Amino acid sequence: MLTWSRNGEGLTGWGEAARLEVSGPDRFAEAARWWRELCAAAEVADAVGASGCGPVAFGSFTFYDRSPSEASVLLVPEVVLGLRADRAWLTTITPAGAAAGSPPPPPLPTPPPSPAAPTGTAAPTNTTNTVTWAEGRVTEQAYMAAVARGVERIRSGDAAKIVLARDLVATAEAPFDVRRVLARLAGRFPDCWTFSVDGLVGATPELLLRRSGDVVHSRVLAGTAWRDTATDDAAGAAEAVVEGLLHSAKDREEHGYAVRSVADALAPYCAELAVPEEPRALCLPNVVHLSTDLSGRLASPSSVLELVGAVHPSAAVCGTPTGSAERLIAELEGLDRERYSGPVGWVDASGDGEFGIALRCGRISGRTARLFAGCGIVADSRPERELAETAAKFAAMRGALEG
Ligand SMILES: C=C(O[C@H]1C=CC=C(C(=O)O)[C@@H]1O)C(=O)O
Repeated sequence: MLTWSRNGEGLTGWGEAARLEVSGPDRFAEAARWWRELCAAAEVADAVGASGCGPVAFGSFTFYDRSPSEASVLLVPEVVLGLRADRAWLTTITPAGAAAGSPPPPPLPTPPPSPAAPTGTAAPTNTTNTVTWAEGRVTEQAYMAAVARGVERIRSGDAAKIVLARDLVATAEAPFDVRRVLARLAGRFPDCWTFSVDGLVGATPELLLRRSGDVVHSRVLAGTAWRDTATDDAAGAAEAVVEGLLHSAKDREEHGYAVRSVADALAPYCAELAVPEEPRALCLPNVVHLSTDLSGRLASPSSVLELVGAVHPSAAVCGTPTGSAERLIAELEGLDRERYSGPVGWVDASGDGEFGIALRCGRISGRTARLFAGCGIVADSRPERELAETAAKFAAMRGALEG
């Protein structure tokens, strides 16, 4: 099942009418070309005529140009259900070469329940699935050692910021039911974009880019705090966490690099670009982030796929300067990031679409899931603190997998 939704609105797709697998530095441009040609050859009857209506492709791109185990994918479903405000629409897409209406679309399951209706009838009611957890390719010790080395390299001037991640592996008694995992994420994280594309499932708080006509938006996050329930005792602790974050020089530095990277990448495409000077706090159930919403008007039409290719990798997941940070991550992290921290979302035939950064997510395959989480590292970062931050970020997916 393919999904991109937030607060009960979004797109859900089933079946596979077409699929592109692509890798390399030109993967976004190749995906944009493939999608443009496919749409140009399609016969479209679109009675609704809004963003996300008509042919739609779901995309999930690797962080690096290439991943040893995963390609970037663009998937065109056979059936798409769209929900926005007071509108709902259903699109059917017949694969090229097949007679219209054949093969028949798959029986339509209940879409992932929105927070308003958290128990979908299609998902089994038995939620018990015992999950055991193991360290991934990057152990806790290895992660702290990588952060310590990253701090040394930053202090010696090799970069200003790098983002280092680690992984965690879940094994369950029975296969994970992706619909249930999505329903839990959507219910618990209404401010996040819940997604499922080719086995990558999560709820990201970070919108890399939305294009709607000539208007673009981006929600940039970097800088994180969380409530340590073991030591923080009373009410007021949550407010103190927010205040502490808003005044933390280290977090504001991390955040500033991320905002600048997106603003600099978007500026050449925009006739107008508004970049707020001060971040605000985005409070989620498990963490609080510094958050800045950018908005702009495009100077000329570019597909969301091309724009996403220009903005990725932002300093929220890579670092500053981009090239040095990417090399340092490859040297220090010891992880194949696969599609974690890459763009994930959808594009329609007009080039409108929404792509988030694949965060707070995991690669689900049968009874196993590999979860990823990372942190921005600057000169003042401390390894134990960053390890604790990854644990706070993992909590979203851990909880959704456990029930
Ligand atoms: C890289 C991740 O988060 C990014 C987004 C928000 C806050 C971040 C931070 O404070 O380090 C990261 O830049 C992740 O969740 O794996």
